[in-house]
Order: sequence, then C-alpha cells, then structure tokens
Amino acid sequence: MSWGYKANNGPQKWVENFPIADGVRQSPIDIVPGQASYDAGLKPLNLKYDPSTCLDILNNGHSVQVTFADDTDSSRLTDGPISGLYRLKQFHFHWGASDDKGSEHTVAGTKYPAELHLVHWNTKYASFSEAASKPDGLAVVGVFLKIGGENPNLQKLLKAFDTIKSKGKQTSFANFDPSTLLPGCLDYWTYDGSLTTPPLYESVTWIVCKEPITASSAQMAKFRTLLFSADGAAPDCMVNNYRPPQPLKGRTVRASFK
Ligand SMILES: NS(=O)(=O)c1ccc(C(=O)NCc2cccc(F)c2F)cc1
Ligand SMILES: [Zn+2]
Repeated sequence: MSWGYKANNGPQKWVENFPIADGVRQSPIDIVPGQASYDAGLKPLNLKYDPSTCLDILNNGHSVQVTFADDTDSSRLTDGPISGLYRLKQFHFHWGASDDKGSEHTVAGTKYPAELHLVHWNTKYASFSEAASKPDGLAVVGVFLKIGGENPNLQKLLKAFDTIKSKGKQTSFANFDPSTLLPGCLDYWTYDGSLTTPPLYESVTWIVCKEPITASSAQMAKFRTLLFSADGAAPDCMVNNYRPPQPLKGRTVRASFK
C-alpha cells in the first residue's frame, strides 16, 4: 500500500519506507516569528510567471496540482534567498477537513486552513527529477490561505475540480497566472528544508510568505469535494493532506523583514 495521510499510511508511518523522515532538515516546521533572525542581505523575491506555460490540472491522489511547461525560463524565481534561476514546475495545495487546520507550516502554533506551494527547480541541474535530490535543487514558495472574502483568482481553479474529482484525473488548464495567487506583500521567512511528502528529499529552500491570501469558507469546502480515491473505488474525501511540523534540529529561520 502506498503512502497517504491515514493512520495506517500517514506521516507517522512514512519513516518505515523513507528513513529520511527523521532527517536533520525536514519540513514543514513551526515558524516562531520572535525567533527568526532578520537578514538585511536577503533580496526581495523576483517571481515572473508566463500564463502560456500553464499546461494542465491534475488530481494526483495526494493533492490538486497545476503543472507548467518548464522547457524554458519563462516562469521562474530569482533573487530572494537563492542564487541562480529556478523554473516553476507546478503548484499544489494542502488543506484540512475543517477551517481550523490544513496548513503544513504553522506560525507560532497557528494552523491556517490551507497552504499553497509553488515548486521551482534549480536550472544548474538538467531537470526537476535531477534537482529534486540535490541540497540546493528546489525552492518552494509557500503561501497561507485564511478564511475571508471569496477569492476570484481561486474560482478559475475550483471550476475545474468537478472534472478531476478522483485520483488520476487530469484536464487541460490554460492561461492561468499563478502570480494572481500571491499576496500583495512578499515579505518572507526562509530556511533549509525538505519535500513534505515522500520521498521527503532534503532539497528544498523554503520561502514562506508572511502575508496570507484569502479564500471563502465555501471555496475551502470545494477543495474538500476532491477524492483521494480513484473512480469506482469507495469515495475517500481528500482532506487533511498535510504533514505536521517537524523538529527544527538547530536550523535558523531567517526573515526578509523587520
Ligand atoms: N509539498 S512539497 O512542496 O514539499 C512537494 C513538492 C514536490 C513534490 C514532488 O514532486 N514529488 C514527486 C517527485 C517526482 C520526481 C522526483 C521526485 F524526487 C519527486 F519527489 C513533493 C512534495
Ligand atoms: Zn506541498
């Protein structure tokens, strides 16, 4: 049976097949703002996304994912805490069964209802797959979702959910601009971490935005209509697809802001 988020295959069990789960730079973490150190050397994030690189939207059995063409540099991240140029590969979300939980990172113990991950890979490597196992291979921008007014930029995504309800379903998804999902202020915390799902590779420079974006409670409910299960199997709601915070193990969290 493959990994998931249930008692019998969830985060407490992943170490059995992925021993790095107990590694020294695992993600997510609890971010304690008072303990983060302001680093004046950190540059502003430079994110440039080209909507024409948006390819499709997929239910991969763990999350809903929007995948991008990464054969050119047209959707990419530079500056911030990283050096070089990282190409956007995909973005996806993690969310809860109710509005009181769902994010992977927490802020002084506070859980948000959901968290968006924009996944980029270092173009010093030939591909995402090669970069994914290197200590400086990936950079993931995390954006918290909080409950507020309806977010019109999410609506386009949510409208596609009915056609990708079950595991393995995907549909073409064009001309979506991921920058519409970024907060107005790009202040961030950054630390060295890992993929938050198996294979849990310790290859991610995490860049977590301080400012959340909003989603309405009804929009959050729409995420919860997706299924972990494939067509024809007993329907299993896709909820609580988040890993809890992991030990900091001596790592420093830096802040790009005072
Ligand atoms: N939640 S997150 O942002 O930390 C995260 C981002 C990407 C992946 C991923 O690509 N997994 C599949 C995958 C595919 C190819 C090679 C890999 F190493 C690999 F992990 C997993 C977790
Ligand atoms: Zn993620």
